[in-house]
Amino acid sequence: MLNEWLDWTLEGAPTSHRQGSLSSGHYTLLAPGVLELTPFTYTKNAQACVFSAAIHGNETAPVELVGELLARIEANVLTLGAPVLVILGNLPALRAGQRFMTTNLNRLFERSMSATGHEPARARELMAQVDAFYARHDTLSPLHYDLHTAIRDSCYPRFVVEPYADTDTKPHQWRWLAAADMQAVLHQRGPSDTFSHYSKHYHGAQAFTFELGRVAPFGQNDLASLAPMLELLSALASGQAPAQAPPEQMAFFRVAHEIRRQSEDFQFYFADETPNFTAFSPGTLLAHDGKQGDIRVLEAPLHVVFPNANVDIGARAGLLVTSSAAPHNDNQ
Ligand SMILES: O=C(O)CCC(=O)N[C@@H](CCC(=O)O)C(=O)O
Ligand SMILES: [Zn+2]
Repeated sequence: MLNEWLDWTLEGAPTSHRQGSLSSGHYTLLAPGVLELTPFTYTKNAQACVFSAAIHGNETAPVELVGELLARIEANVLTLGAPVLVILGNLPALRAGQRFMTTNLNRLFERSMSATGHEPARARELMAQVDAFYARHDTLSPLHYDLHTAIRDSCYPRFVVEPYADTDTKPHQWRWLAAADMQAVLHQRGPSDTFSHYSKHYHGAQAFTFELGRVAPFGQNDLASLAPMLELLSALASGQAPAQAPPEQMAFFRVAHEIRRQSEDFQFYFADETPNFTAFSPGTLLAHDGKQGDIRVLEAPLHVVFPNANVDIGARAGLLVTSSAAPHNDNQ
């Protein structure tokens, strides 16, 4: 049934089974693309886990990864030990194989957002589902892993973005991420209206945006490289302690500048295929914007992440990031 849920959701087929049993718990379909798994027995390590995928509709590897997790639970290879909210974000875009239909869903997760249309309505629905899920499990620590793939190659193919918020990331998260074979961490230095930022800002969740390789169609993803990530999701769903590895094996970066597109006349001067985290030396001319003029690297080398000239005016067109120290590793 759980695997069929993915197929039905992709096909847009109506489902009559809104609830059902699993060997180690039960499932409830709360809304299109929103599935809650509830264990019969909560372990002492159980956290309230939100795993979201397809917030961008052409990012299929996370959907396949979540499919593997559901298949393990359904086959009783994995015993559910924690509540899990599985979300497939932008369903029309997923069916169309597009990043979004009208606007980028991952810029709309803000409670006072007043925009109208498909993506704003879906953002409101998903915020309400996350609020209700964390309220139902308010004795458990909230956690949200928002799973993506990137538009381009990367010097670090698997990395996480740590959203900015008052809540500190717990040191064990770095050890879990290292064991899940994440290669880099990027700290945001200001609030953003992404889904992971929403859960961290409004709920104090341990939350990250994961970039799990490069965008590819269904069936063409390198799931072998995501096997350690599947182990992390499996450990969390079963309420067991995840594997750990030294955080120092990951590269740490922080955002130095955010490039915003301010006019129609906007272009980058480096090749479209330039991988994420490519370094540019001081003085390099990176971009031109009709309003801001030339955008150059100033005094220190900077790495470019998520460059995208085709964003809405006013939106983020790329991040300029700088190397930073690994967080202090205590044993919490
Ligand atoms: O590859 C790209 O340019 C974009 C990949 C992507 O969708 N990234 C997320 C990052 C969200 C964050 O900053 O936490 C996004 O842009 O929404
Ligand atoms: Zn994405």
